[in-house]
Amino acid sequence: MPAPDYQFLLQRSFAPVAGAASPHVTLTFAQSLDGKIAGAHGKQLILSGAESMKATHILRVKHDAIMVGIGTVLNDDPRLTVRLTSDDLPSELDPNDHPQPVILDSKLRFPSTAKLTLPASPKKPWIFTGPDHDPIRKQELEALGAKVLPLELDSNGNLSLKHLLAKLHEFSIRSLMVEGGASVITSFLKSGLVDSFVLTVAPVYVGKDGIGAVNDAVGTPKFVDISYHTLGRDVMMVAKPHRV
Ligand SMILES: NC(=O)C1=CN([C@@H]2O[C@H](COP(=O)(O)OP(=O)(O)OC[C@H]3O[C@@H](n4cnc5c(N)ncnc54)[C@H](O)[C@@H]3O)[C@@H](O)[C@H]2O)C=CC1
Ligand SMILES: Nc1nc(O)c(N)c(N[C@@H]2O[C@H](COP(=O)(O)O)[C@@H](O)[C@H]2O)n1
Repeated sequence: MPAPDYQFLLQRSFAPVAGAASPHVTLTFAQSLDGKIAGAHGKQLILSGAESMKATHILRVKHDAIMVGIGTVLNDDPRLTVRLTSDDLPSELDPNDHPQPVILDSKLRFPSTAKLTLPASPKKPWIFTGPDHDPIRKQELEALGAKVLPLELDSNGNLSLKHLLAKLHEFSIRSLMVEGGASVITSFLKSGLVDSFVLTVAPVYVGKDGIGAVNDAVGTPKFVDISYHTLGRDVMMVAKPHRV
């Protein structure tokens, strides 16, 4: 099998349009052939093969920030770092340039033992939370190096993605990679705030008890500028949601 060519990602721009007051948003995740992103009861699955996982890490190095929901932190305890070497990247990209981790955590359920707040974590997380969070918990998490940032709620009682993006822009974040999980993927697909969509499809079936990528009707998203890339045994779809 020929070695994959990653130019389709390395050369892609994830910069916002000129004058935008919000970062470029890339929604990306890995799913099975039956549309699942995790196993029964949310069991973390390594769906991506080595080649598409490398593509995910190229995306991480090309974005200023990386975001997951608190469900993913509690379930997967992710590091959200770049694990590449300089041999994997052109000279203008630095494998030590880790994205800023951002967490959506309405009720401050973020655990003190999370890898993201360990000394080995290169950047401590920014945790966005709701207006009625526990101020003592906020102090505890800030003592671990996290930044805790209150945010308004939307009409569904979730953290407002529009305000989140405006806040991140204020903090000089110009590109945001959203990795999941299911609730966050669904919210972003419904929001119309996604600029780039990057989906890894792995040739496996998880079965009916797995967690679907999308957990609520999102209408029929339409995509434009679609391309497909074979990465080992996986296929990566790169597209832009069509904005009407
Ligand atoms: N295969 C893949 O690429 C990935 C798989 N996963 C899987 O996803 C699962 C976790 O998914 P979920 O439980 O759905 O948790 P999640 O990671 O989507 O977090 C959801 C939580 O985020 C908070 N939140 C605040 N504002 C929100 C908003 N506007 N929209 C949505 N959520 C908001 C809420 O407290 C909500 O309960 C795990 O099983 C994990 O393994 C997670 C990331 C990537
Ligand atoms: N691209 C991709 N492929 C998979 O098969 C996955 N399970 C994920 N999961 C995401 O990566 C996070 C783990 O990141 P670290 O390796 O700990 O840095 C996990 O929480 C999901 O967001 N992604």
